[in-house]
Order: sequence, then C-alpha cells, then structure tokens
Amino acid sequence: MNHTKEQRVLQYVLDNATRGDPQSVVDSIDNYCNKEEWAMNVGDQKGLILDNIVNESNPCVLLELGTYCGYSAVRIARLLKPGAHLYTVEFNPAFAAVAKQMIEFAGVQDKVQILEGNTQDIIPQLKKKYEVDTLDFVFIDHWKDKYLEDTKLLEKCNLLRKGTVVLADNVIVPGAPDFLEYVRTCGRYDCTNYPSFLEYMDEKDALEKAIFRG
Ligand SMILES: CNc1ncnc2c1ncn2[C@@H]1O[C@H](/C=C/CNC(=O)c2cc(-c3ccc(F)cc3)cc(O)c2O)[C@@H](O)[C@H]1O
Ligand SMILES: [Mg+2]
Repeated sequence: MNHTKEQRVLQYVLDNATRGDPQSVVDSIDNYCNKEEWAMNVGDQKGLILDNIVNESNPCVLLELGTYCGYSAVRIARLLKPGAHLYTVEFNPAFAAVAKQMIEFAGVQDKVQILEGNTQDIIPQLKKKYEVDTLDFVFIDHWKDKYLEDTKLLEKCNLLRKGTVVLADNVIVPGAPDFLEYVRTCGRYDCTNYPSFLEYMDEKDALEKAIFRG
C-alpha cells in the first residue's frame, strides 16, 4: 500500500502525530526524515527561519510554489492569523493527494488551498479565477530552474506589491543561480540571505528573502 516514500511519510504522520495539531505533524515528518528516509521538505532548521519571516510579515494572502508532501504548507498555515489564506501549487497528482491528507490531518484545511496544476498555468489565473488582488508572501520551493521564470511571471501578472516578501528555499543546494542573480541585481528587490543547512543533513544551504520594491 505505501509504495512511495511520500506515502510512507504520510503513514508515519497518521500513526504518530495528533490529528488537528499541526506542530505534531511537522515534528513527525522531521522525525521520520531524520531517522528513516530523507525527503525534500524545507525541514526544521530552515523551517525556523521560515517561521520567523512569516511571523514578521504578518501575511494575509500567501502563495507557495511546490507543495510536495505539504510540510511547509502545514508549517506556514499553523502561524496564520484568522482569515489568512495560503494557496499552494502542485502539479504531481500523487504528491497533491499526499499533501491534501497531510493538510487535513493537521486541521489547517480552512487556511490552505492546494491548486493542482503547473505554476505557469495557475499563476496567470490567480487574479480572475481565485480572486487574488496582490500577494503578501510567496514561498518558492519547486524545480530550481523554474524559480526565475515564475518570479518574472508573478511580476508580469501584477501579483507583487510594494513590500511583498518573496522567500526562496535552496539558493545554495541545489541552488538557483539565475534567480539569485536576478533578484539581487535587477533593482526591484531588497534581498537578504539566511545561511542555514540542507534539511536533515550537515551540508550548507540558505534561504533568500527578496522584498519587492513595487
Ligand atoms: C514548474 N511548475 C511546477 N508547477 C507545479 N508544481 C511543481 C512545478 N515544478 C515542480 N513542482 C513540484 O514541486 C516539488 C519540487 C520540488 C523540487 N525541490 C528540489 O528539487 C529540492 C532538492 C533538494 C536536494 C538537495 C540536495 C540533494 F543532494 C538532493 C536534493 C532539496 C530541496 O529542499 C528541494 O526543494 C514537487 O512536488 C514537484 O512536483
Ligand atoms: Mg526545498
């Protein structure tokens, strides 16, 4: 039954976390991925930096590119104020199905909406189909060679406003060099690098925060 790693991560959560307790879901995933099988969740060390940046920006409307198992969706949603909403985009149906169950078990389904499809198709639909005006916070954690293209698409679709926080995972490993070069040199973002470590490993990694200047 649990033929994929993602299904095994979910099963471990169902067997070990507490329904309706998002922190226990986050902790269970980190326990499993530390002990049993590595998986590409942002993890607890970078997760703490993510928590701090979400808390300091107090966002209402958020977008995540690359849901995977739903770890960062649950991690972010557990911090959101009443009425705040996270849209998370995932084009792999198997991963979306795992994430849906993860989000529902954590009890954050009222704050999170999984949009199944390709970011390149979904981002242009956010204003008209999902009634988004502008985004307060964007977490980018999908294919690394799509970070730049999708950031430019967000700009083109007028989804960023003065102060929108764009936070990218993995700017060291696997790395997103063209994205990093762009946000640091195009003149439209104020960038901050947050050095940390690759999830569940000792390798160095970092998050990059790029605040849109409008
Ligand atoms: C391009 N449009 C897209 N639209 C919708 N969903 C998309 C998507 N691209 C990718 N996705 C989804 O995002 C997720 C992809 C994440 C890619 N992440 C990584 O490759 C990654 C990889 C590592 C990694 C680091 C070191 C190493 F040795 C091996 C791997 C660490 C990470 O933290 C990572 O995030 C999947 O769920 C995929 O189906
Ligand atoms: Mg990542």
